[in-house]
Amino acid sequence: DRSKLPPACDSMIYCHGPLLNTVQMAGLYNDSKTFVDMKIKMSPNITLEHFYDMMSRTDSNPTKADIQEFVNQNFDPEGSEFEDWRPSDWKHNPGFLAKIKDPLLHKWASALNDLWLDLGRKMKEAVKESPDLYSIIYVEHPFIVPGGRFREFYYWDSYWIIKGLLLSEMRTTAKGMVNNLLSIVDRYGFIPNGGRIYYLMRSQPPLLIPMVQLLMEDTDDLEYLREHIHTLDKEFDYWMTNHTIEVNHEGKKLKMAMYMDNSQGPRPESYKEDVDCARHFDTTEKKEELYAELKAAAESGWDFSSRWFILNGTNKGNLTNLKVRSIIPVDLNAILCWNAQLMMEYHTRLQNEEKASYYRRIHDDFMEAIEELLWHEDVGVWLDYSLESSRRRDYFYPSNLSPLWAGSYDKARKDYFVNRVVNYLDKVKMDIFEGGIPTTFEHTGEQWDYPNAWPPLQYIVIMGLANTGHPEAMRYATELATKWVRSNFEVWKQKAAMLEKYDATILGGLGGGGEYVVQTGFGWSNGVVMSLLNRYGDVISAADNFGTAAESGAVYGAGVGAGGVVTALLVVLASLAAGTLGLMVYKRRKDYAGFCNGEVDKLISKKPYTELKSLNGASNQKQR
Ligand SMILES: OC[C@H]1O[C@H](O[C@H]2O[C@H](CO)[C@@H](O)[C@H](O)[C@H]2O)[C@H](O)[C@@H](O)[C@@H]1O
Repeated sequence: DRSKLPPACDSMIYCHGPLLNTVQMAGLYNDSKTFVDMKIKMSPNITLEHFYDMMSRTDSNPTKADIQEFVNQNFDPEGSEFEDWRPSDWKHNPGFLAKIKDPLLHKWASALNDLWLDLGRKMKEAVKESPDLYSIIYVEHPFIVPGGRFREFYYWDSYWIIKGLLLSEMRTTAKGMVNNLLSIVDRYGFIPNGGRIYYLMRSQPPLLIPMVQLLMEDTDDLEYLREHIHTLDKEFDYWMTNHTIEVNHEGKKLKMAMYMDNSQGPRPESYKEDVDCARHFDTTEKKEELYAELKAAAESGWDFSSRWFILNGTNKGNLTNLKVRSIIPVDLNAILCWNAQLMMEYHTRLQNEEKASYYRRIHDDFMEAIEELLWHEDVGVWLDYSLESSRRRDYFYPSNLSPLWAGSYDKARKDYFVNRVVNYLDKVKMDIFEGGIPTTFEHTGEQWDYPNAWPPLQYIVIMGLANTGHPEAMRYATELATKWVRSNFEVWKQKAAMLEKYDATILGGLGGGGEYVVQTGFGWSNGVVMSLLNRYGDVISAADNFGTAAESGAVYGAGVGAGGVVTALLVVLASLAAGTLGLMVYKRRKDYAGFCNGEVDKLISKKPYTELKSLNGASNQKQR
C-alpha cells in the first residue's frame, strides 16, 4: 500500500500537503519548479498559518489571484539562497587549451572555460542558519550548477562538470564539489537526485566513486582516500541494499540493480504535470503507481523516455505506460560493477584486504550477471531486460554500450566484444546522424527520446569505444566526437550558448520536448566538449580544415555578449525567413495530461529515423 510510504520530504511547504497542492495546481508559473525553489519569508509554521487564513477568507476556494497574492507576500523569488561568488581557482588560460589546434575551437574552448564563472554558486550563511526557510540543501563549498532552471547540484551531472573543472585546473572547486557530496552521504546516507529537499527520496546514476577516481587521477592523494573511504562504502551499500533484486535466469540467481522509488505523491517540482497525468487512472493506488514510475524514471536520469515504456511487450505508449521498476538497465549495472572495481582497488591500496575481497566478489558477480543476462551475441551488444516478460528489450540506446565505458566486460575477450559492438553500430546506421548519437529511435516528444542527443550519452559511447584501443572502435569514436563538437559549435555560433541537449539529426540542431523548455548553461555540455577537445583537439577542426569555419561575433563572447546577441538574432530571423528554425524549435506542451493519453506534439517532427535509415548511411557523412 503506497499511501503508507513517506512523502518526498517532511516539509509541508515544499514536499506535500494542502499549501503545495493549492499553489502548484494553480499553475502560477510556466515551470512548476519555480515555486518549490522559492524562499519563505517567515517560518514554515507562520507561512502555513497565513495559508490557512487565506483559505478561510476565501471559503477554501481561492482564485488564482488570491493564491498569487499569498505567494507574493510570503515567498522570496527563486535563487535567493545564493551570494555572488567568483571561484578563486579560476584561471584564464588552462593548459588543455594548448592541445586544441583549430584556432576557432581554441577560442570557443576558452569561452567555455569562462562559463564556469557564470555557473558557480555559493550559498549564503543564512541558509546554514535557517535551513527551514529554503528548499536548497545546505552545503559548505561553492559548486557549479547545470544552469537555467537547474539552480542546484545534480548528482550525475556533477561527474562531467568535475571532468571539465579539472581540465580548467579548478582543483579547489572540483574537490569542494566532491566534498559536498561526501558530506551529504554522511548526513543522509546517500546522494539525492539534486541538492533540494524535494529530491530526498531518490538518487541518480551513482557516479560519486568515479568522481573520487577523477580526483585521484589528478592528484593521487592517498590520505584523502583514507579519510573518505568509509563514506564511499556507505554510498555503495545504499545502492546494494536499496536498489538490487535477484533475477532467476537459466537456473542461476543473479543479483541485478534497478531504479526504484519508495515515497508517495507526485514530484513536488513537477507537481501539476504529475497530478494531471495521473487523472488517467481512477484509483489512488494506480495514481501512486504512476507517481512511483515517474520518480523512478527521474532517478535513472532519463526522465522521460520510451526506454521505460512497456505496452504489450513493446516500447510503444506514453507516460501512463512507464515501467521503470520492471526493467533491468544496462547502464546502472555497468556503473555499479565499475564502482565495485574502484572500491576493490581503493581498499587494496589502503591495505584493507578483507574489504578488497568483499568488493572483488561483488565486482565478479556483476561481471557474470551482466554477461549472462544483458549481453547478446546475436545482437552484438548489451540490452536492458524486462522482468515482465523475462525477455531482453532489443532497442537502440547509447546506454547499451555503457559496459565498454565502465569496463564491465571481460577484457581477456576484448576483441570478441568490441568487434560485435562495432558491427552493431554499423547495423543501426549510426553514421546517418549529422549531429550526434540519438537517445532512442522512438519519436515520442519526450526529452530522452529521438531525436534528442544528450552530452553524457555521447561521452559514454565515445570514451567507451576510444578506450578499447581497438582501431575500428577508435575510428568510430573520432567520427562521433567530431560530429558532436561541430554540432555544439554550430549552436554556439548561432546562440552564444551551450544547451543541455541537442538534436542528433541536424548539425547545429537544438534539443527539445519533455516538460520544460531546453535549458542553457550548461554544466555537463561544457564538461563533455572540453573533454573531447582535450582528447581530440589535435585532429578535430570546426570545419573540414583547421580555422575555416564561418566566424560570427558570438563565437568570441564569453556567454552572451552584445555582439553575440545581435548575431544570434540575425541568424534567428534569417532562419525563420528561410523556414528552417521552425523545424528546429520545440514548443512546450500546454496540455500535459493530453500527452499522457498518447497525444504526441505534432511540432516535433523533423527527420524521422524511418526516413533517415533508408538513406543507407550515405547522408552527409563520409562513408565508413
Ligand atoms: O524537473 C524535471 C526533472 O528535471 C531534472 O532532470 C533533468 O535535468 C537534470 C539536470 O541536468 C538531469 O540530471 C536529468 O538527467 C534530466 O532529465 C531532474 O533530475 C529530475 O529529477 C526532475 O524531475
